[in-house]
Amino acid sequence: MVGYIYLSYPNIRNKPLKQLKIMKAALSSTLIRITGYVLFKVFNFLFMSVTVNEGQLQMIEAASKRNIPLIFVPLHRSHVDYLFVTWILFNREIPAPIVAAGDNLRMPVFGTLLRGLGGFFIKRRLESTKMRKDYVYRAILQTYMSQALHSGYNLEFFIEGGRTRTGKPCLPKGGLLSVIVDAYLNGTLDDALIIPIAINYDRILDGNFIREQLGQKKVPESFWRAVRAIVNVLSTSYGHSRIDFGQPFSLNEFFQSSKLYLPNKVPLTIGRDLSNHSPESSVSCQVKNSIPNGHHRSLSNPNNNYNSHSNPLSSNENGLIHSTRSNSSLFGCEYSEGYRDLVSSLASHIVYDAEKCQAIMSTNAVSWLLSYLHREGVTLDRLAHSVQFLQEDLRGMGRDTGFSGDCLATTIHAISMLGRSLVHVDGDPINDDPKCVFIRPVTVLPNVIELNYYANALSPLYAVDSIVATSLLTMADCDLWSYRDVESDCVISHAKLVERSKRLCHILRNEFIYVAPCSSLDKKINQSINNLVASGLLDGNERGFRRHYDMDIDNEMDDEEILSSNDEGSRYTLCPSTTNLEKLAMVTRGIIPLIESYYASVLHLSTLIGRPMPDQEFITSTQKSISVLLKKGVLLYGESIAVDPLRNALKLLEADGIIESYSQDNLKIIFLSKDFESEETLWSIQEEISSFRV
Ligand SMILES: CCCCCCCCCCCCCCCC(=O)SCCNC(=O)CCNC(=O)[C@H](O)C(C)(C)COP(=O)(O)OP(=O)(O)OC[C@H]1O[C@@H](n2cnc3c(N)ncnc32)[C@H](O)[C@@H]1OP(=O)(O)O
Repeated sequence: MVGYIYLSYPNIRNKPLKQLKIMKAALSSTLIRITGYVLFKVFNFLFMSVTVNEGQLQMIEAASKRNIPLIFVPLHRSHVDYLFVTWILFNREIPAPIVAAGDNLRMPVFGTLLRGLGGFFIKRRLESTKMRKDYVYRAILQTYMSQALHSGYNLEFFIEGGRTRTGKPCLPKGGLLSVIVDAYLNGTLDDALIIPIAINYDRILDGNFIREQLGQKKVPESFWRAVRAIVNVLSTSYGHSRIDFGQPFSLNEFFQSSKLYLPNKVPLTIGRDLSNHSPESSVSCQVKNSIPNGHHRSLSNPNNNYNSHSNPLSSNENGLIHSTRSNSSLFGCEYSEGYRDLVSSLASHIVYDAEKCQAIMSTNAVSWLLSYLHREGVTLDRLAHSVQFLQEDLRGMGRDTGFSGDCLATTIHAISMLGRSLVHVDGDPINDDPKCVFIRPVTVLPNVIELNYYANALSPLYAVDSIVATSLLTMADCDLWSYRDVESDCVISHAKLVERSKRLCHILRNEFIYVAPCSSLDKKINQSINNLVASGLLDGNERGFRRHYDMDIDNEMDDEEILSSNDEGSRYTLCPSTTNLEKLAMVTRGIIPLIESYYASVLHLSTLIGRPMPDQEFITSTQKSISVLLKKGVLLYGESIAVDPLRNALKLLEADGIIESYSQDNLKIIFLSKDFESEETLWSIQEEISSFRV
């Protein structure tokens, strides 16, 4: 297959060719085979076990026989992720995918190696340097990917756009996915099977992200840094790891079954007058397929004709792809309004599904328990007991764990994996009586950020429960602990609890994907309330409240049933017992660090009055003020200083119109919107976030 590009401006013809050359993969089966052998030895040395569910593998094998390209979309924790995926697939003789790699990985030696193993390199930001869209690059990327899929290659990409720095999934990016949706909608791609993947580790090999979370500059990847990291890695044990493949779903089925609005594209004008455009954007680009040889499967389909009216890519009689693009959204194509929402929904769906199939490792469980249930420390036997309790709770939620068997042994293993920098141990866990060994989490900065990373694997599971519990606790005008094991006189209105929970869901919407896009958040909130009823914490009501203890959110109840079970007038009395209070406290504490970050951000907004500043400067100064507030005891959780939630808080404030922004010298300058440029108006925002502080 040849790669040549036709451009209307001959003097810039070479640039796209060069970009294509830089981008493309050069998949080599021999190289994969050799690397596979080396990796087998290395993984054997590094991990106590790498577990993949046989049933899931058979499912992927069956999927690969359907003659539809597979699109693997893993959540991204570590650089080992893509090694695992290709390694596993190759071992089962499933064609290795080409993998989208950020161009920061295009380093000497490694870059070439990755390319041979299927990596194709993409820019991590699509804007050109002058904050302008680079249409040529977008066209090349789109053509390359669509043609790869059209030719039957499997594809893999990391939809979060990078490794999670917090331990919980990042909100997805829509760029590469939009290329796929685009190819599907315009007929280039008949169908594809999307396979969400979650890979989890007792301990990640890539070190920790403390520097970045403290706002210190990211050290760029380099050959020598990578070599040092490898040596470091080879001298450590990383315990167990788990690879979980989610249920594949076809694009066809997604579009047909989803209640989402399927947009109609605005037909593109082929050969339109481009004279008003800059040379960069006025490119008609012919790219012959430059997909590497090998692993090729033909996907011929009689109906799969390029249509020059509705298709941004049209083929001429030589089989060349002809693309003429307007300068609007989605890599230059114009779409009706719902298009972005559609892609975003699909993206959320993938991340949601991947997170749901992620196995919880022992280190996740122990760090979660130490962070939110036993922060002051606990004996080893009680901690092991809590691990068992948590494991049962997870099973009840249909979640798998990367550990089983004796909880004491599991707990000791997790403690040793987390290491002394995260967990302080008084005594000898192996030889001493577990009742006499005292375990305490290290909650000082910066270590607590790393502990939080491991704990955060559980945050999405409990997100809605945490939000409902927080809303409930902050509505109760009594101290629940003082009412332990007696019925309190505190009455909570169902409608107000739902409303308040929804508000907090809105505030934290950049942190979690609460439900699959086709499900209802109201239902999930109601389910969480019903769980509180089931636990005995909420009791009865004054108007026809029906209990539904085992309500399954997706299947068993429809909206009407939920409304009838929890009608507007339902009210609950709080009946706190030691057990339900402990669980309530644990899930509530799971989001306190986030609420503290958001609270600190809104407190700091007053520094913007009459003084716009770069967002980065705002975040750094917020971090400084957080460390002061932590010292004063106003904030309690050191992990609230992490950069990610502070960035998300700014996103929320901008989306809600409280701050605005503009670009200047490649910096994003933020400033307060007119309506909020005073202490009084800011006070109301601070009040609201503060009202969720337990
Ligand atoms: C046996 C041996 C085994 C060995 C085996 C080894 C395997 C060896 C392989 C190596 C493999 C390494 C793998 C490393 C792992 C990484 O390097 S991860 C990092 C690289 N990967 C990614 O980032 C993938 C996910 N990212 C994306 O999809 C991002 O969108 C992009 C494409 C990078 C662009 O990001 P961005 O510039 O920040 O912009 P973004 O806001 O996303 O939007 C860009 C455009 O996308 C479109 N778009 C975005 N959202 C939407 C939407 N919702 N709807 C419609 N259009 C949308 C729009 O056109 C948008 O442009 P505008 O109209 O807004 O101007």
